[in-house]
Amino acid sequence: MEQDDCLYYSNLADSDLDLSFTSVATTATTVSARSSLARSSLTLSFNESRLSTTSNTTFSSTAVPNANHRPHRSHDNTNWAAIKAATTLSHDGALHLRHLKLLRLVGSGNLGRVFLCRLRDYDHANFALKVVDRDSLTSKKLSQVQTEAKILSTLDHPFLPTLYAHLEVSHYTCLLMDYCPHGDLHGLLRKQPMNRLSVQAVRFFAAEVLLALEYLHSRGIVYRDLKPENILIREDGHIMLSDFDLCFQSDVSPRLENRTQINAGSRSCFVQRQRLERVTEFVAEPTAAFSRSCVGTHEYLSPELASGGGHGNGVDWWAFGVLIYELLYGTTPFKGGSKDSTLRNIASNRGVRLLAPVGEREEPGMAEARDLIEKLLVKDPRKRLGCARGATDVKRHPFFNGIKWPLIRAYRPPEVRGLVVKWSKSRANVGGVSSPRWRRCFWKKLACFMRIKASKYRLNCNHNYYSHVDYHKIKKSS
Ligand SMILES: Nc1ncnc2c1ncn2[C@@H]1O[C@H](COP(=O)(O)OP(=O)(O)OP(=O)(O)O)[C@@H](O)[C@H]1O
Repeated sequence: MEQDDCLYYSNLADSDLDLSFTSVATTATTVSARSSLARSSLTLSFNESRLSTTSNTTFSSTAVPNANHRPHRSHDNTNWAAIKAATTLSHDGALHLRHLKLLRLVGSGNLGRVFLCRLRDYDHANFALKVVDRDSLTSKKLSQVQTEAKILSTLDHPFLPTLYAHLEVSHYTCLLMDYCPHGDLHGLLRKQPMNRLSVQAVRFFAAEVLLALEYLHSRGIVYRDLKPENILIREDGHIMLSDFDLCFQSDVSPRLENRTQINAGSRSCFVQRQRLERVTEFVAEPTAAFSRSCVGTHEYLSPELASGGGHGNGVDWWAFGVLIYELLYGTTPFKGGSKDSTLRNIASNRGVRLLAPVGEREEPGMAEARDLIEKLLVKDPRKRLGCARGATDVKRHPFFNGIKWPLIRAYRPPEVRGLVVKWSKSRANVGGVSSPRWRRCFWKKLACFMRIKASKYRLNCNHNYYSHVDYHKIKKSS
C-alpha cells in the first residue's frame, strides 16, 4: 500500500463518520438504501468458468478512461471534469483512494458496501464507491466481484453505470461509479398505493430496462438478476441497471435481417392506402448462450432455471415479463407461501393467462401490457418473445407503441409518488428540449384535452406522456 493511502486510512478511521473499510459489514448498523423486504439473489454454481484469483499487488489503479472512451455517457460532464481535475494533479496521472472523500454509507449487499463519495478538491460531483473486502469473500464470491469489475469496465450506455475508476488497495477492491440518489425501483414501488405503478410509469421504466438489456445482450452478456432491487434511479429520474456479479458472457454474432412491414400510406377520399415496406433490422442476441449455474432471485427465476436445466438468454426475457407484472400488479406472478412453492409454481406446466377484470374500467394500455407479459412468460424458452431476435422483437410489441426509442434519454420521467426529480432548465436542455413558455402551455393543454376525450370515448390509445417533448424542436436545436 502506498504511504499516502495508509495515512488516508488512519485519518478515515479517526473521523467522526468512521467509514473506514476495516470493519466487517454488519447490516444491523449500516444504513441501507435497499428496503428490508429486498429479495436476495441465489447462486449455485456448477460449471461457471472461474476467472483467475486476485493478484497479490497491494495497490493498483486502472488507467482512468475519459469521456471520449465512453461516447454515450459523455454528457456526464461534471463527473468527467471532476475526475480529470483530480488526475491532472496526481503525480502519476491516476486516481487514488486519497483523492476521494467518503460522505456516507448508502447500502450494503452480498459482496460489499456502497458509499456516497466526492473528490476531495472538486466538490460538485457525486459518485458511488463500491468497496469489497476480498479477504472476507469465498472464492466463488471473489470470482463474482471480478466478473462485475470486468463487465463494468466495458459498459457505455445511458442506462448502465459508468466505471470511472477501479482501485485495488491492499485487500480491498473499490469501484467508482455513478451515484443514484433516488434508491431503487423496489423501494419506489413500496411507496405506491397497493405497490402498483401506473401503466405510463411502467412503460417508461420497462422501455429503459429493455434498452439496457438490449445493449448487454448485444455484447453477449446475459444479466440473470433482473429485479426492481437492481434498477436504480438516477438524479434525473432515468434508470441505471446495477449489480453485474451474476452475469455471464457468451459469444454473439450480430446480423442484419430484412422484414416486410405494412405502413399506412397516403389517404385519398375515404380510402386509406397501405404500402409494404422492407426494413432492415440489426439483431444481436446471444442465442447460443448456455450455462448450468442456478443463479438469480427465486421469484424471478425462469422455468428452465427452476427445473435445474441449462439456460441461455431467455432467462432475461422471462425476468423482464415478471418485472412488468410486478410493477403493474404489485406482486410477482408465481409467488407462493415459501421459496419452494414459488419454484414449484414456476416449474409447473401451467401457462400464464391474464384476464381483464370483469366490470371494471381499466387504465389504457393494460390490455397490451397483459399481452406482452403473456408472451414473455412462455414456459418454453424457444417460444418466448425475445429469445430468437432479442429486443428487436420486444420493442415492436404494441405496449411500447409511440415510444421514440432514440429519444428516450430526453423524455421527462413520469410523475410517481416518492420520486421528486429536479427537472431543471439546464437538464432539459441537455436533450435539446427547450421551447417558449406559451408553447409548452399549449402542448400541455392539448395533451390534457386529448386525455379527457380519450377517457370519455374509452379509446384504447397508448398514452404518450412524452408529448411535451417535441421531436422537431429537439432536431432543430441539436
Ligand atoms: N450507484 C449506486 N448509487 C446509489 N446506491 C447504490 C449504488 N450501487 C449500489 N447502491 C446501493 O447499495 C446497495 C448494495 O449494492 P450492490 O447491490 O451493488 O451490492 P452487492 O454486494 O453486489 O449486493 P447483492 O449482490 O447482494 O445484490 C444496493 O442495495 C443499492 O441500494
